[in-house]
Formats: sequence, structure tokens, C-alpha cells
Amino acid sequence: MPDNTESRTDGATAYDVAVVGGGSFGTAMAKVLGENGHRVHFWMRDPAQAEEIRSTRINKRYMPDVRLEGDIRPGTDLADILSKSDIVLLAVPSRAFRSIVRDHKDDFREDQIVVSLTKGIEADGFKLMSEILQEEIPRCCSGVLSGPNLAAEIVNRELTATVIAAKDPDVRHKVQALLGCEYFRVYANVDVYGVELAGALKNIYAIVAGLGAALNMGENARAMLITRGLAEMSRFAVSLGANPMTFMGLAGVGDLIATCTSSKSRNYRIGFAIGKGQQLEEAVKELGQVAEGIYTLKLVREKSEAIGIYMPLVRGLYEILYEGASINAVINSLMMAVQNSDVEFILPRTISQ
Ligand SMILES: NC(=O)c1ccc[n+]([C@@H]2O[C@H](COP(=O)([O-])OP(=O)(O)OC[C@H]3O[C@@H](n4cnc5c(N)ncnc54)[C@H](O)[C@@H]3O)[C@@H](O)[C@H]2O)c1
Ligand SMILES: O=P(O)(O)OC[C@H](O)CO
Repeated sequence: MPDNTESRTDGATAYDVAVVGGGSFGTAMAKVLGENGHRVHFWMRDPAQAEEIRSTRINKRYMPDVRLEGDIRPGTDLADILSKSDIVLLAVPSRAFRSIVRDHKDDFREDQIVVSLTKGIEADGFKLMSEILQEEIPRCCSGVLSGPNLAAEIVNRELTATVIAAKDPDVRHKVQALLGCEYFRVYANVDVYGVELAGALKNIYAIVAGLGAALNMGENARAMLITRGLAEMSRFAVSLGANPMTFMGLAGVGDLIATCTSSKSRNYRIGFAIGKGQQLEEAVKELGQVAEGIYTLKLVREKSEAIGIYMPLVRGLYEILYEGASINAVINSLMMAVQNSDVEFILPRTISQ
């Protein structure tokens, strides 16, 4: 039988890479990069945390059981780190993203590749991180990385795939070469907006799925939530200019499956806690890490109502989280809504809200 598998040849170029953000995902990416033989300039704002990682090679708060191998250099001087780096990976919560980039806009180098790993939306103007990069540092080549990438699995070298989305082929190829290894595969896409929006939107449905799990809903219900979530998020994203086919890929349905079925997802855990009767504020405090979906939910609900896109799961979750609606009443109204088309790209939806 002919072997159709093309294997990658190892280019073995060692890059200087900045990983900006000392949380779970920054740590996971720093680990992959260190093991791939790159020099990792790992930025975090807390000097004590940087010193601890330097001396123990462990990020105790976010990944206490994980040892970082390779040439990892934690630091707090972002200007210095940016001056040394060929490629910059930004792994900070969306709420901090613009201020970090803006405060250092003159420190980014013209020849630098800057990639957002953040899965969120900026409140002011509904901007995605790639749009912020375009506005703040248009001279840099940018991209976004998104996909089913639970940090807790990547750090254990569990098999994972992701997507690099960039218009520039050089960015796509460099990021594939940079991160790809025996447990981490990097696929490419050019639909930057779709890939990025998918990564932000799926967090909402992960909260819904966590809530369903807390209520002991069965597998039929989980499949319904994931699939109707996919229908809803692609309807919304396509109305804003994304390619619907992106939602068939890793950054769309792939990430939706991972986050809607795993208690390793922080968004799922928030939903689970709410389903068990906890208040949102309390659940967020207990989590102690970012769950982007709770902010994205507000923005998407507002935007979808402004542009007239039907998003019943978003609306229902918003009512539960922010308006004190009863979970059972919301479920009942979702189940009793007008029965409609399965795949609206094939059979248009009956318009009735
Ligand atoms: N953890 C994952 O599995 C994962 C996977 C893919 C993408 N992401 C995305 O990556 C982004 C970061 O998530 P995370 O999991 O690393 O979050 P986290 O909560 O684990 O860590 C967030 C980090 O950002 C830092 N931070 C917060 N505000 C800051 C500020 N103003 N200035 C500087 N640093 C600040 C925190 O100190 C912390 O080190 C999110 O958008 C998330 O959706 C996470
Ligand atoms: O832990 P979450 O819910 O932020 O999800 C992490 C990643 O986005 C999963 O791909």
C-alpha cells in the first residue's frame, strides 16, 4: 500500500520567542517551545512569580505539577523581552490585551510576528484581538492561534491539534514550524476573523454545557447543546463576515467539543457551579482563573440583539447569569420555541423569535 503520509522534516531553527502571560496557557506554550529547543522569554507581571519559576522551573500557582524543561527565561521587563524576540505569543486575558500591547507599542519590532492566543472580545467596540493588533501595531505581521487546546492536557504531552490563522503564509509556516512536535500539530487557516471568533464564542456554550451536566442532563441533551451551539455561533459569525466552513474545523466544532465535554475547561466549570446553585460571583472567585465566556456572553447578547441575529442559547444563558431567571423556566422556553430547520445553510430557518 502506498504511504500517503508526508512527514515533516525538522528545520531545527531555534527562535527567540516571547510568551506574554504567566497563566495556564502561557505556561503550556512555554513548555512546548522549551521542549522544541527555542529560547523562551517568558513574561509575567509578578517578579516573585518570575523568580520562583527561574529557581524551581515550576509555575506553582497555575501548573504546580509541571516542570518546564529547556531554555525558559522568566522575566518582568517586557520592553527588554520584546527587543530580543523574533516571535511574540500573547496569552493574556482579553481585558488586559490592549493595554499591554499599547503600553509597549514602540517596543515591538517591525520584523516581528505577533500571535494572539487569547479567546475573548474587547467590550469597547466588539473588537477581536487581531483587530487590536492591527490598530496598535500595524507594522507587525500578526496571526491568531485557536483550537481545542486545554492547557492541562498540553502540559502532559497529550495529543493535541491547533490552528494558526493568518493572511501571511510566512506567519502560518513559521508558527507551524515553531510549535509543531510529536504531541502538538498545527493546522493552518486564512479566515482569521472566523477562527478567532469561534474561539471566543465557544466559551459561552461551554458554560451552557457545564450547566447541563450539573443538572444531570443526558447525552442526547449534550449533543443537542453542542450542535445547536454550533448552529448559533456560525449564524452569528457568518453575519459578521466569517467563513461558515471554518466552523467545521478544529477552531469551530473541535474546540466546541473539547470545552463542552470537559471539566478541565474553566468555562464549563463556571456553568457547572451555577447549575449546582452557586452565584456567579462566588463561582468566579473560587475558580481563580479567567473564564472569558462570562464577559463574551454579555457582549454577544448585546451585539446579536443590535444586529438582529437569533441566538436563543445566548439569550437564555444571559437571563440565568445576569437577570436571575430560573434555569427550568429558560430550558422550558427553549424547548417549546418554534421547531425549526436543522442546517439553515441547506434549509432556511423559519423566522420567528
Ligand atoms: N488555559 C487554556 O487552556 C487556554 C487555552 C487556549 C486559550 N486560552 C486563552 O488564553 C488567555 C489566557 O488564559 P489563561 O488560561 O492563561 O488564563 P489564566 O487565568 O490561567 O492566567 C491569566 C494570566 O494573565 C495574567 N494577567 C491578568 N491580567 C493581567 C494584566 N493586566 N497584565 C498582565 N498580566 C495579566 C495573570 O496574572 C495570569 O498570569 C484567555 O483568553 C484564554 O481564553 C486558554
Ligand atoms: O478553560 P477554558 O474554558 O478557558 O478553555 C480553554 C481552551 O480555550 C480550550 O480550547
